[in-house]
Amino acid sequence: MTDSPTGEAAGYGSRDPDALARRAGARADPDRDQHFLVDDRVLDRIPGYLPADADGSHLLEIGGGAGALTDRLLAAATADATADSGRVTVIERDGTFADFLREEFAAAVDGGLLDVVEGDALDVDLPPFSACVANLPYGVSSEIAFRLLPEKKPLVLMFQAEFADRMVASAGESEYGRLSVSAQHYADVEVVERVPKEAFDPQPAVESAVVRCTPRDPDYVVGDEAFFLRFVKALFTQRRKTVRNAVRNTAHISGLDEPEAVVDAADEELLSSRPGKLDPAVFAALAELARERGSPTEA
Ligand SMILES: C[S@@+](CC[C@H](N)C(=O)[O-])C[C@H]1O[C@@H](n2cnc3c(N)ncnc32)[C@H](O)[C@@H]1O
Repeated sequence: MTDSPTGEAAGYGSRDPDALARRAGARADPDRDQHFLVDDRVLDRIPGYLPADADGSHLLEIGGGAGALTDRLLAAATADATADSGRVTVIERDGTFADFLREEFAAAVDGGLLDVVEGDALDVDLPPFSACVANLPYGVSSEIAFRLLPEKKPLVLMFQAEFADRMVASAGESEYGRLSVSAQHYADVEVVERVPKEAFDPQPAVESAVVRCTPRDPDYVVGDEAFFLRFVKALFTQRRKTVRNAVRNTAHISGLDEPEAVVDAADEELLSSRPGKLDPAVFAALAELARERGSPTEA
């Protein structure tokens, strides 16, 4: 593994994560959502999880840390020597690591290959990007994912395994819920690798998983996306109730002024089912009925 002062002479893609952390001169702090990937095999595989036809010309990384994944992304962005060079943008909240990334990858920064944005990924304007690959800070992974998903770009993201399982769950499974319907509204989502705690330093409390999100339009139509997502959120607060009672009991969340009109118009079989059993297309049809009959107020 490369452990040169800057590591840059060896090109990109083979920096030793431990050597990077040593050069950064600061320890990853779990209280700041810092769990650095230290398993080379996992690091090497992650960029390859982008869909085969993804445009990798401008990769976004959220949370660069000491740069082990940034190094692999720079390798991916420069792999095709015949194409115009790709680019990488990293958003990193911690100023110490943002400065270190600029130093460690100074040639890439100078060459216009790498841009390091110091800031909170929840606040900064998202730069233009063609795909995002990141080992997310778990404390805000849901918020970041739902900033990225509406952008409709390919995403390869590391999450806590339990969160990943909820994202990819299907109707009727115990993990199926608001998160599954909302994520699958924007993309095909799949767990492509489970990652043990030992792959990180410091180790997180739980197992992790890499999720690939391949954007696509849903196979149903919703007239008002914000209402659809609000309605899904509302009904899943009563996932074990019948749909009939869930629609009635959650009108204060979904914003329906007339939930009874929705119940009157809906199909009996659907009303006797449970929110956790409805697949996204059925949810969408019910949300459309609710929008037409239930007099929803603006959020
Ligand atoms: C799980 S670590 C990943 C570090 C590195 N990419 C790796 O895989 O080793 C998450 C990184 O996100 C940064 N971070 C935490 N919260 C953030 C936020 N709200 N916005 C941007 N970066 C954040 C942390 O400082 C840390 O460097």
